[in-house]
Amino acid sequence: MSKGKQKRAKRLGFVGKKVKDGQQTHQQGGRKDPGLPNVRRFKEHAQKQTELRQKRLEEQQERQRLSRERELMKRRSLDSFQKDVEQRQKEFEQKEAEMQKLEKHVNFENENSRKAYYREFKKVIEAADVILEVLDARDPLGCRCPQVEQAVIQSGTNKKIVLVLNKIDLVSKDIVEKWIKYLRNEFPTVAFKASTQQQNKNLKRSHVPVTQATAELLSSSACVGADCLMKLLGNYCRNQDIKTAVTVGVVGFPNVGKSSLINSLKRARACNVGATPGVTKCLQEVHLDKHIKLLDCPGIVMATSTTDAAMILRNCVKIEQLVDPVAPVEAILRRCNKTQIMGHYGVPDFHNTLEFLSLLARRQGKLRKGGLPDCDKAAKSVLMDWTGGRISYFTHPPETHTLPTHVSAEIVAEMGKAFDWDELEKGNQEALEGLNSADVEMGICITTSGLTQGSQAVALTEQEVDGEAFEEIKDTVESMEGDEDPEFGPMTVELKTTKVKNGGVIESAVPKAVDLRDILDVDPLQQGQALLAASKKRKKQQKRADKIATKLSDSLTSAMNFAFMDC
Ligand SMILES: Nc1nc2c(ncn2[C@@H]2O[C@H](COP(=O)(O)OP(=O)(O)OP(=O)(O)O)[C@@H](O)[C@H]2O)c(=O)[nH]1
Repeated sequence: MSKGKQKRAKRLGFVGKKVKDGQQTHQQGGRKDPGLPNVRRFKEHAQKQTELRQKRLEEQQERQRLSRERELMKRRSLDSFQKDVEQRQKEFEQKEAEMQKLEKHVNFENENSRKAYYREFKKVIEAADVILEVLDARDPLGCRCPQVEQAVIQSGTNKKIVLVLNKIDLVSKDIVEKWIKYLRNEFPTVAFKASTQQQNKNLKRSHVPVTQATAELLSSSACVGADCLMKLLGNYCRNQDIKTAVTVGVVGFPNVGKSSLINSLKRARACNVGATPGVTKCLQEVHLDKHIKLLDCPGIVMATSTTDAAMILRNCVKIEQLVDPVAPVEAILRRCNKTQIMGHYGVPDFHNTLEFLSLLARRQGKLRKGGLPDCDKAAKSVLMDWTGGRISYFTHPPETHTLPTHVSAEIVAEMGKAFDWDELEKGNQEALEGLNSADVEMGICITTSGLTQGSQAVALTEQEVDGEAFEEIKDTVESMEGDEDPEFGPMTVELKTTKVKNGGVIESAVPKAVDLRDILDVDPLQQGQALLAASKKRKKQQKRADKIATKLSDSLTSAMNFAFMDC
């Protein structure tokens, strides 16, 4: 390179190349190679370029959006605009109304948690392919949630509703059958009894179908009906040709047994369970297997016409947090026979609820400062008896079926297509066969309607109750005939005083501590509590026996010591 050229190359920063020992080296005007150019500067440059490109893209998208909107506005008529506004207004009003319904009940969970539960419920509805609406077999219509069904129906025909009639162990077989017959006019219905076992793993699941389950099996803590439900879900996957996973949302009123159902299917304590409402607070995912994902949802109450008292009697409210526990007790007294209530609680005759509660409070020693009876505490103890099953109840299905306003015949047909009804019918039949209707709990049964069950209930109690009292019950029932319970419909209330099983009479008002041997005879709802009390009682007995043994051995030792001393 000539000198002039070299100078020019140097000025321009040109790096000369020279091959040396097979390696490529860089030389500039005979000086050492300066290495790679400044990387940071290049990076900054590249970053600036990307940002610029991004900005240009966003600008372009915004321009496109605006032009689309302009185009839409050109095509939009006043009519469609009005329709759109009306639709938005309707949606807003519906949302507001739902929120107001949640706020209506002063006795319920605080407003924020109710709204939070509602949000969780919405999430479950959105995510689920199949919605299991869990109903308490004692009062299926009372704990049905039309808003849930409406929300599912509105989201298109892709989502399906299945009704699960849980707690079938708390009602007789014929009542379960009648309810299944009634409810399947709308949606597929599965009879179920969730496991009430206390352990964390290996929850017992009986493979005996519901119809073949004996009364003993139903009164045990094992789950019944899981096979039928699993078959139904499997069937859905096959019918819909679902190769991947199906999401199943479990929704319903508080305390109906949603979490217990999930635990029973999973056969482990995946979700928290409790006898008080509001145990589940947020959405929880439980994977049954690689094909089925279950979503547990907090219980929500969106009653439309029912009173606070009715919702309390349906165990939707925490008794301890009740602001006014007297009104629901009044509702209970209206449904029970006075003589039997007096006998059950050991109180003299009374004229109104407050008098009854003050008598009861005195009897139970629930007194305020200055010796005044604490009626609120007494009322809460009566409510605990109701929700705990010591005063049990069950409702009867209406004699004729009418579709609710939010469900049409087309929807019923469309929803039903995804399931194998024959298989479901068979599963339910099998599960119900063994439910022994002869093993009826004896007590004071009052049926508030002209249905035949009323007279059956009275006939059963005739042997137990003395003539005069029986006549009074009969009068009460007769006076109630044709007079449906306005909040529950036709309903039977039982005050459990005695229970006849295998010919023998067993005390049924749950004793504080039964023997471990007798746990199976205890009301299933009370079994967990009774088990605890029984094991406490056994420990106490063991302690007492140990104490006596120690005393005996001490006195023997001292007696022997005396004998030695005498020698
Ligand atoms: N006898 C009987 N008791 C049941 C059955 N299923 C659930 N239970 C009991 O009902 C109570 C409520 O059960 P949960 O599973 O906590 O009810 P939940 O619907 O999840 O309640 P929230 O979390 O309040 O919404 C518990 O004491 C259960 O042991 C059943 O089939 N039979």
